[in-house]
Amino acid sequence: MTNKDEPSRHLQRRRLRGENAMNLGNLIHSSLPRLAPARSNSSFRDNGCENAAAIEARNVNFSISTRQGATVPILTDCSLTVPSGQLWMLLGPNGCGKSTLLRILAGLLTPTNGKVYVKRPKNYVFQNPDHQVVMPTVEADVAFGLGKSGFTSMEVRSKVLKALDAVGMSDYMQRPIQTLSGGQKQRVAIAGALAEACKVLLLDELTTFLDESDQIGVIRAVKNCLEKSEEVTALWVTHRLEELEYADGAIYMEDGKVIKRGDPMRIMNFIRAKQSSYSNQINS
Ligand SMILES: Nc1ncnc2c1ncn2[C@@H]1O[C@H](COP(=O)(O)OP(=O)(O)OP(=O)(O)O)[C@@H](O)[C@H]1O
Repeated sequence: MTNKDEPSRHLQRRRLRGENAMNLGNLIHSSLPRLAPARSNSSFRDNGCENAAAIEARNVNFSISTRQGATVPILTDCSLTVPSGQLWMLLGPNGCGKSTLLRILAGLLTPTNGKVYVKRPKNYVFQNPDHQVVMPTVEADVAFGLGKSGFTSMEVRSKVLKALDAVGMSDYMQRPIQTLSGGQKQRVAIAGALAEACKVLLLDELTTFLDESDQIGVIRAVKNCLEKSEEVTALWVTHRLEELEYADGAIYMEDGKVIKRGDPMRIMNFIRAKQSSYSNQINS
């Protein structure tokens, strides 16, 4: 894979966000309203055999070179599989390499070695809602990526409406972008990806800057997209443990490595056990 690896038109207008600080203590759990449950755990297959994989990484390594000429490993032998049509979450403490891995899957970074497969079209949605939307109205923004596609204006409008419907924003078609909340902007960005027939959504900590109602709106939008089209797959980077309730599978990273992957509740319990042992160490 190379850096020329097709960032979609939608992706080209996204700007890279700044890094933010988090640690294991930021892997928080609070209660969220319940949505339709994630697909049952029985449908989960760790090897992705049940559904064809939409995302696959095998022994991915990524290093950077310092000005002094030293090589610093960021990712070590990371492997994962996300079956088609499922929502998986990627968690781990600050700086463990989640965003780097997601950017490699998006084609924004080239792995030092290892293999990556991601079904196309794929789309990367950034953390900061204000980096997602660039056009003056919701309709224009969702239609942005369809500009050179040769569709008639009726076809573009119909695709925009369908995509906005999938994220629960069809009533906002004429709204000026600056009047939207952060979560609504995220949903418009996801609609833009869907309008371009995106098959894989790579979602980088979308709910970090959002309050609880916006947070639930974005999760609901992603779940709805997957329910409406079995062809859409999502990988969601988060540090909010409660969001695991809505996942079909989860991946937990530490220190540049994938430590665990599989059933989301098992991963949640694993992280909670780690947090509790961490607090015990601090309090002892
Ligand atoms: N261009 C770079 N130069 C130097 N170090 C980098 C670069 N990109 C990433 N890193 C380092 O790689 C590690 C992984 O970063 P990454 O942003 O992928 O972690 P993360 O798990 O997404 O963190 P967070 O949860 O805080 O967003 C960090 O230690 C980070 O400082």
